[in-house]
Amino acid sequence: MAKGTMEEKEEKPKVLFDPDDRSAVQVTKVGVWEYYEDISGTKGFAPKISLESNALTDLYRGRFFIMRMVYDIALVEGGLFYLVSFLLLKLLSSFIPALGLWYTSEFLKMVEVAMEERKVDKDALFRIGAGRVITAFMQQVLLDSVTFLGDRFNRRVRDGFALRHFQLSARLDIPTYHDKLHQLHSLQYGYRSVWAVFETAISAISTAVNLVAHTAVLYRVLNGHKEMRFLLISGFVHIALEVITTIAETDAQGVHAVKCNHDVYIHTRGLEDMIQDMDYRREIVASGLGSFIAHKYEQLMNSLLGVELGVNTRNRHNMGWRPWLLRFSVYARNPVDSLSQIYTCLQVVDSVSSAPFSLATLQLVNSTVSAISDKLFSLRSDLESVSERVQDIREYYQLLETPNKIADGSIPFPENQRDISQGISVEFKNVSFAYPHAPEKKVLEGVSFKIEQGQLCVIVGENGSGKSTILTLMTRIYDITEGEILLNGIDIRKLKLADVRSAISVLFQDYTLYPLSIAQNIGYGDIGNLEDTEKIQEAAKLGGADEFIEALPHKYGTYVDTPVWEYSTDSHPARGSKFADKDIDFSKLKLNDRRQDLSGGQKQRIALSRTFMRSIVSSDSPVGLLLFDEPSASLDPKAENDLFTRLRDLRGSKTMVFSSHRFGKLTRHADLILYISKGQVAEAGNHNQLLKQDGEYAKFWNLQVQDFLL
Ligand SMILES: Nc1ncnc2c1ncn2[C@@H]1O[C@H](COP(=O)(O)OP(=O)(O)OP(=O)(O)O)[C@@H](O)[C@H]1O
Repeated sequence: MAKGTMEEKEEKPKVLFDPDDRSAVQVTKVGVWEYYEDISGTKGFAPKISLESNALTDLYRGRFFIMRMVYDIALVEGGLFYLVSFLLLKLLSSFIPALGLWYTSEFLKMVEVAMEERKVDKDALFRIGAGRVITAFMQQVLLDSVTFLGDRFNRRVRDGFALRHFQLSARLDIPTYHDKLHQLHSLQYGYRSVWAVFETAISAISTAVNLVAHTAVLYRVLNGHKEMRFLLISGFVHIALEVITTIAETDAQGVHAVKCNHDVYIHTRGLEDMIQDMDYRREIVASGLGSFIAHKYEQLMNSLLGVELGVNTRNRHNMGWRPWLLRFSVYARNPVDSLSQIYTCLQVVDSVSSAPFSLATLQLVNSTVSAISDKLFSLRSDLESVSERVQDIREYYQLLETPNKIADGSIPFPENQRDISQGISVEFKNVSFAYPHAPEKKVLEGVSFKIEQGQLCVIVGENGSGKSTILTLMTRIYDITEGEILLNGIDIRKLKLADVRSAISVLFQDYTLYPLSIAQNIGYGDIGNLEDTEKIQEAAKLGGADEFIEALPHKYGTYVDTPVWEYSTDSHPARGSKFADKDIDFSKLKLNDRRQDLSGGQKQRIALSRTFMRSIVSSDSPVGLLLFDEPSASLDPKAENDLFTRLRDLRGSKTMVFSSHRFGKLTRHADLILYISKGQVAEAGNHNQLLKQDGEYAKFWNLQVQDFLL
């Protein structure tokens, strides 16, 4: 089924949308927005933002995605059972209203006969009465069953698709994730749309069945009543006019792009973000900006009073012939109705004997025509809403298949697992690199060096010289622009990514602690031993974290950042802490008490413990290369010295690479020191060699020694 999506994914050459070309692009300013619309009729533009006019085309184009969605829905836990039952119930319930209408007409006929002839066929009356009761009962039962089943089915579908979304987010590498971030966020709505699309599609099918059923009832009633043709035709003309009205009202041309250059509006949106987003709160509070922002916001909003702020791509512009059509259809509806009524009335009068049709038939025709009209409208709106949401589904599936930018290699690494304890050699051959989002800025240029197996290498240099980037590239988070990186002599791009990642342990300068407990934060360093408390405690000791963790009230169960927030009316500003006029003290509940703020140094020790957990605690650790980017930035000098000594002692013969400003005694033990300047290796050698060279490293070293002496 997935193959069907291929045609959708082919990239077409782009057509330039030139906003300055007034013959092709119309710009309309409404409120704070500028709407750009293609008026040249050029083929190949992206779909308009308003999709209503293309409902059927979009549905057709998205057919593979809808089919795939239904297929995937059937694959969720218990999905096939729910799918079949839901469909059957919906179809069944779509016949019932027409059946109800039929029974009603039969009943009216019977009443008419009873009034004229003063007698009644009791059996038939009972049959019809029972039929009416049963259909009404069935209708309610079916409605309840559809709701009951739908709720459960919806939950399964939502959970199934949420899981896929999670798996997708977990699978993507950094460059791809960065690129798709926006889509991934909106995709959350995409997978939520799955149920809505499915339900509306089923509802469209059942409406179509309902239409057929009503038409069948109409045919059955009118068979033999030629006199009523005019009434019928006028009914359908009425429907057609209503359809035209809606088309004229909603099928305005959509726009291709909207732009906002309104500085005041942008300012207000910025202030809203600043106030709502936790990230800005510290700065705002520290600079005492709160009340100023509130005042400013009020001022700006006042100046925007009455200005249209929302984006409205419907009923936009270029109405052209539409207003006229709209007026015509509105004006024409009533005369058409009246004419048909007059004509029908004349027919009754002209009729020599009795009226050519009964009042019951007349009533049935009227209600069936109006039911058909209603159904037509709901079918149209169902189709439109499915077609609108098909965009989400299409995007969802395209994103699910997004390949990672960092292509996997095929060679297992290391070829001999026992080699790993001897360390991994790393060689950069003429490596140049620019970050994918700033391709014009070369961060590394022509970098070459070799770290032999088991060596200790320290990378030093000024801020921004490229030290962290070198470490990052060793883990292949990004691919280099030029040159080669070899691990044990093999191009890193040819190696299996999962193997490379498990053979390397890295502690980033801007490490993050996960929103999990301290134990889990450390344990995730070695997922094979995630639950092993002893190993976690050992790692914490090596990372210098055990003492402060033990002193915390919840020890290893403490959260640095809780993923779940517990509430009381106290923390709900709208309600305050008063309940039934009493002040409530929630302190005994100890809400959010497992959360604890930690200092920068404490956090760094936890991150270090995670690294120890990963690379050193297990004797069978698959790690052969340890990378540390400024591991001691938040540690005091003693802790720093202890750490370096411990790391040197514990690494065995594994390769270890540090990037550091404050290298202390570390560089004296290094087999290789790389002095990086402006993305290039300026000096390379061991401590004594570089001191002899009396270059930048020597200057750096002497500065640090002086600092130490002073
Ligand atoms: N993700 C990124 N995207 C774009 N540019 C980046 C990114 N990370 C770093 N840079 C840029 O690359 C250059 C080198 O940065 P890098 O972090 O490697 O330097 P560094 O030597 O480790 O610096 P520091 O000593 O301050 O940690 C800098 O100019 C930086 O702005």
